[in-house]
Amino acid sequence: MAEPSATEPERPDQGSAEHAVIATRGLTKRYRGGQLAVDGLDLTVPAGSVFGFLGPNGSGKTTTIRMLMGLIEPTSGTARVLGRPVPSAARAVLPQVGALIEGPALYGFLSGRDNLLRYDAADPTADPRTRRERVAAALERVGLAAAAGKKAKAYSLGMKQRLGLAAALLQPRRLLVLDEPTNGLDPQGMREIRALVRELASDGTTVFLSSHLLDEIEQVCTHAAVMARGRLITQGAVADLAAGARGRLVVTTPDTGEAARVLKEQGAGDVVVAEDRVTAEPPDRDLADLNAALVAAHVRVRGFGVERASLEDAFVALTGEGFDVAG
Ligand SMILES: Nc1ncnc2c1ncn2[C@@H]1O[C@H](COP(=O)(O)OP(=O)(O)OP(=O)(O)O)[C@@H](O)[C@H]1O
Repeated sequence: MAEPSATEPERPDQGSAEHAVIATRGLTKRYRGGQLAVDGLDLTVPAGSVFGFLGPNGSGKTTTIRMLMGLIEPTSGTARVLGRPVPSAARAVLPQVGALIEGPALYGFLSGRDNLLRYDAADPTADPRTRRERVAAALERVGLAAAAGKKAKAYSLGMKQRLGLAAALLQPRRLLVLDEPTNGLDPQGMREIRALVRELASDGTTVFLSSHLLDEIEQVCTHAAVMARGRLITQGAVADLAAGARGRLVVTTPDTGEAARVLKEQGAGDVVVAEDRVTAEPPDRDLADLNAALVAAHVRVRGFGVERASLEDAFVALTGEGFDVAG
């Protein structure tokens, strides 16, 4: 593993990627079988963000993470992690990165604590003198202090996932990379992991997490990138991505038929009536005029407003397809 790489000189990134914790340019992976898993990816993960890497199953998330962690070579393009090229500088970079990829590898017959002691002992950059202390602190951090002496095989899936996170936290990290950290967990386990991720991010650690769950990204992440079929669809602040999709106008009324007629007359598109609600694409004009038109037509309005667009609306608007994935 030569470093610095001859093809990728050591220099700070340019422009908006200057403070990026992860920056890829044209990153591409074609597997030997010919499958193009990642296609020309330009990803910019700002420092301090909780960055959601979102896409349906098979969209290339794990392949990207494996390239970022130096586990597989890209076919073409470049990737920088913490300002250094990977895979060429992976050995220098990775000690500053905590990773939880494809579930933690645990020894079921060892206790949670002993698993972490063993894991830390295998890390040549870890100081053996502080090992016990660091293991205890990591267990405390993920809420496993009380269960530390239990054999790992007796842990629930959520506890195993938390132990994996504890392993990623044995040393101070500038970046945490978590591949589908809530996959397979029940709703309570999901909530616990999400709360933990928020807490980890609150001390300034950048967190990069992949997920196929839109609402998870909306709940936890400040920024997101959306993948579909190996290509980047969009990236940016979650609030901006959702704002890019226009919310729907919602009128609640007992007079739905008349309301629908007035809304169409006023230029609203895609008018849909469901029970006592009429929803529509808002027309490009002052909504106060629309409300006045409804009232003038004697429509009894119980509620009138624009529903906030979700990331799902944004995805559908961007790709023209539903975010339909197997849970
Ligand atoms: N080792 C491999 N050899 C050949 N093709 C692969 C390999 N790994 C993944 N692929 C293919 O590459 C594409 C992207 O897979 P990848 O696992 O990166 O997607 P993903 O978004 O992480 O999905 P998932 O959440 O299901 O893991 C898929 O079509 C997959 O079948």
